[in-house]
Amino acid sequence: MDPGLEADERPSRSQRFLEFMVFHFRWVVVVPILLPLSFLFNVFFEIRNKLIYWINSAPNAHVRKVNYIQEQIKNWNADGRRTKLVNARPGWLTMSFRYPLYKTDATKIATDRLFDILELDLEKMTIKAEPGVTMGQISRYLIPLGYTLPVLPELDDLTVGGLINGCGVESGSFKHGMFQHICTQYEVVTSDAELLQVFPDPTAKTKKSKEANSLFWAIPWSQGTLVFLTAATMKIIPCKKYVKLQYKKTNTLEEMCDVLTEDSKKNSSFDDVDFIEALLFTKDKGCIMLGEFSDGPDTHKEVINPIGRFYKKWFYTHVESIIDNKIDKENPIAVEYIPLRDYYHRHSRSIFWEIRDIIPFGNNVIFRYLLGWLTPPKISFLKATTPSCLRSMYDRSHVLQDMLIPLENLEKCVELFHEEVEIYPLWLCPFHLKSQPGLMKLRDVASKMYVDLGAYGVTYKKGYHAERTTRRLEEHVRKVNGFQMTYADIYMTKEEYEDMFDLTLYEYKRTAHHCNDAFPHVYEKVRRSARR
Ligand SMILES: Cc1cc2nc3c(=O)[nH]c(=O)nc-3n(C[C@H](O)[C@H](O)[C@H](O)COP(=O)(O)OP(=O)(O)OC[C@H]3O[C@@H](n4cnc5c(N)ncnc54)[C@H](O)[C@@H]3O)c2cc1C
Ligand SMILES: NC(=O)C1=CN([C@@H]2O[C@H](COP(=O)(O)OP(=O)(O)OC[C@H]3O[C@@H](n4cnc5c(N)ncnc54)[C@H](OP(=O)(O)O)[C@@H]3O)[C@@H](O)[C@H]2O)C=CC1
Ligand SMILES: CC(C)=CCC[C@@H](C)[C@H]1CC[C@@]2(C)C3=C(CC[C@]12C)[C@@]1(C)CC[C@H](O)C(C)(C)[C@@H]1CC3
Repeated sequence: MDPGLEADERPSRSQRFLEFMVFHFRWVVVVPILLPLSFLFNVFFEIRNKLIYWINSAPNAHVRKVNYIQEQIKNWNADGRRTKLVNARPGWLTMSFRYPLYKTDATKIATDRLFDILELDLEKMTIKAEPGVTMGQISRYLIPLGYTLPVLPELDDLTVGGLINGCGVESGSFKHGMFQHICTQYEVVTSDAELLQVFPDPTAKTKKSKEANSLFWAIPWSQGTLVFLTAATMKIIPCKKYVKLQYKKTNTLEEMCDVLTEDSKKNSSFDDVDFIEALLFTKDKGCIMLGEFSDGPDTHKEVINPIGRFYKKWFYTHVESIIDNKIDKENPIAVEYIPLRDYYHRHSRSIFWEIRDIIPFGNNVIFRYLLGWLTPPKISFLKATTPSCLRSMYDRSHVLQDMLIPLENLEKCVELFHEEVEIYPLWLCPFHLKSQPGLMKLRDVASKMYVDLGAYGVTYKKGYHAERTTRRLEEHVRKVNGFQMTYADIYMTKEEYEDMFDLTLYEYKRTAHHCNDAFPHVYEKVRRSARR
């Protein structure tokens, strides 16, 4: 690892003053410029998608776009495979804080032109989409038809390709697993320019027949270092118009861990709960939310709350006000009916809780009624306009980490996060992990309930140091057989990374599909020093 990625010296007074001003007055650029631009971009893209859908041009265009990708790779082969291959998607568009450095001298393959939904198959109950299709696009297309993805991560701009080659979880994951687990087939192009369809074959018995499709298991988490994904087929399930959401308050960390464990395990095999997530507002004060698909309220007393409307409060502040004001000993559970799409994208408008630093008055009722309809700003536009002084401030004091750990270790891990970074709210999202071949293979059991512990925000903790603190967190996560999400800063050494992820199948497939001289190694893409 490169030493001194995050320098130890304190910034000068003038630098701190500049950072303070830019941090507190970022809204001066965001509100009058980025909000209208984001709004216009969204309207334009929505109209474009509707047109493509009406004229049904996506499947034909797909063939042309994949041919072009194969053509690019053939040329690169003919040229002697002299550079490494990466996706052309520019760094400012991706859902992470960092810009990739490994793309600078690499050959960029045009997977970024693939952003259309290709096919809905109601017999097989699947949807086929290009890798650049976003979660916002899928929910807008599927929900009005009465279907949804079993796992539909919250932020509108997350892409199918990123969630497969990286990873994805959300509140349906306690039942359906991660995003990779809802995929049934990948269409990929190899470094030899071959177009392959890869899928698991439950009937495969012989080594040869298993071998034919074992690439399927190696792709998730591989960060585009085995093949280029050109389409993915995902399972869909029927859905209803609303989510009946129950809010339960927890008063101690122990209670949170016990109830979350009980709820996740009890409900993972039953149909009456479809979503589980929890938020911790302090180490002890938390809220567990259990959701269920619903046709609407059963009684007049129950309320519909369209939390996605522009004038509504940011979701996490709404949750806190519910547990503070509506829950007591007599009413231990509060219930609301939320329109399904509003529920899925509940954290989009407030970018989880990151927006509070960017538009500090964004949750004020006057702002919401006047300009709320323009929010949220597009994350990619924010990223492209983040000045360097703000980036160095984020480097020193802003934590963006998701640690995936066995649910039984949650209490210890929250305590460690409290000691090391003390950022609230903390996001807790249980997910069911089946041991399958590949990078995320479990060592000790066939399946286990895990939980994603997400910390996003500024830390004021004395002694916080991005590299040293993260390394301590990473060490703990490795010890409990956990995984670190790869969009975040990873400070592990290669040996430590190999200890966390099972690279056996991955390395085998790299050799079998001639990847070693074609793609960077996955570690070369995820380590902190590979990103700016
Ligand atoms: C020197 C060396 C040689 C290797 N040779 C091979 C080899 O010849 N073939 C090979 O596949 N791996 C090979 N590997 C990879 C390695 O053996 C396994 O991928 C790794 O041990 C994972 O095993 P597993 O128990 O997770 O998979 P297992 O469940 O034992 O499965 C073995 C293989 O079949 C695939 N598989 C499992 N279930 C299905 C299914 N339903 N449909 C389709 N495929 C499925 C897996 O991806 C895996 O590749 C080799 C590794 C090394 C280091
Ligand atoms: N709820 C959740 O689960 C959330 C998840 N995230 C994280 O955000 C990331 C997704 O962001 P997004 O902007 O969509 O994706 P990115 O552009 O960040 O891509 C993520 C990785 O996937 C690779 N990749 C993307 N498309 C393809 C493709 N067609 N073929 C091969 N490889 C590909 C990229 O390769 P390359 O480096 O060459 O571009 C990159 O390494 C994931 O890593 C996810 O874990 C973030 C927020 C929430
Ligand atoms: C598993 C789950 C739910 C992960 C959620 C991760 C999000 C909270 C992350 C992903 C991308 C992310 C790091 C980002 C940012 C905040 C946290 C985000 C949204 C922001 C918007 C913070 C402000 C920054 O100036 C900048 C605009 C660069 C980034 C962009 C990416």
